[in-house]
Amino acid sequence: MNPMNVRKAFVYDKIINWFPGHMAKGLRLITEKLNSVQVVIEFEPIAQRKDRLIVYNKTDLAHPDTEAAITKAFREFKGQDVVFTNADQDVNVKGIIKYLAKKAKVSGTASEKELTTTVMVVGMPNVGKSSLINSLRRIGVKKGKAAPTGAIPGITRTVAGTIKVLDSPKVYLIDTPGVMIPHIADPISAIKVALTGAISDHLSDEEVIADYLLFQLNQEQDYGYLKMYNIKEPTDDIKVFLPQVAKYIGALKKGGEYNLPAAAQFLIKQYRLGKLGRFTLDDIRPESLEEFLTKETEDSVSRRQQKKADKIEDRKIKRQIQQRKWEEREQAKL
Ligand SMILES: Nc1nc2c(ncn2[C@@H]2O[C@H](COP(=O)(O)OP(=O)(O)OP(=O)(O)O)[C@@H](O)[C@H]2O)c(=O)[nH]1
Repeated sequence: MNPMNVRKAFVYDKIINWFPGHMAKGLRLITEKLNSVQVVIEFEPIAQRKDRLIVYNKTDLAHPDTEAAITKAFREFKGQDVVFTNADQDVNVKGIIKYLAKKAKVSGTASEKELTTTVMVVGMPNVGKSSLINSLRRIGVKKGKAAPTGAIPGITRTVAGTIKVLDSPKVYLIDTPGVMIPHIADPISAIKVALTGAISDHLSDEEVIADYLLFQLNQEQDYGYLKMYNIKEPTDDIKVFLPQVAKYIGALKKGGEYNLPAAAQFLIKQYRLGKLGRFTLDDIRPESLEEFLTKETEDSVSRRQQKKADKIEDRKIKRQIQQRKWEEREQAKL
């Protein structure tokens, strides 16, 4: 097996083993709080039962075709609109405030004689949940960053554990931005997740991630990196590419050898800042989006069916226990 593939498989193992423990707490919080909120803002489809608003943030970093492709697919297969935001620049955040205000009027709960709606924001680490919350506050209540819990009582946090994002009607975000476990089906999905910054970089193998990034750059035939890093010709070989980047940024080890992990880290950072161009790692061809969105519906249906089957089974067991108890009592009477 190619040594890079062995490393890819290793990254996958590390990530797969790391995620459950780290995400379990976040997921527990989501599940516990889900019943007490009216709206969920999701950075990726996750919660099925609530009113949800799906937000694709960091739209400035995505391939320019992404917005139209995803909008079309969601309308067609889900009958639902999605919002594309740049939370750092408050792009399209007003639309979310409007949506939440409308929800508060329709499905808000009465509190302090006013309609109130509570919202939860869920998504993978680093997708921009905190940035979106801060942006919602900037737009909704003209306030800056949400202060740490309890720091500014009264004005910013009129309800403990919540962050106010709109005054009238009242809209609160619950103060537990939830993290979620993405579906990591294979090594490449794991590497994509790592490339977006959802996993601490030290956990993944930076050179493997950089290898995948180089593949993406070449796939898009985006050879801007040649000029950027003073490289003569395109290459698919990370072992050829990284030393040239290391040379360009002057990353050397003590003995004068090129520091390849540092070059890989530099590249990944450049990618996340959008300096290498706009990329969408997932497949956004219509047929792939159809498969993804219809699978989500099927999964949710099969989860609902499973729950129903579990309930029926529970009832059956309870009836059997009651029957046995009754029989024992009747037996005892004889
Ligand atoms: N280019 C770009 N960067 C963004 C955008 N939104 C957030 N960021 C940046 O992405 C990084 C992560 O944002 P956070 O808001 O901390 O992400 P998070 O989802 O709260 O992360 P966790 O707390 O780890 O779960 C920060 O450096 C933000 O400045 C965006 O729309 N575009």
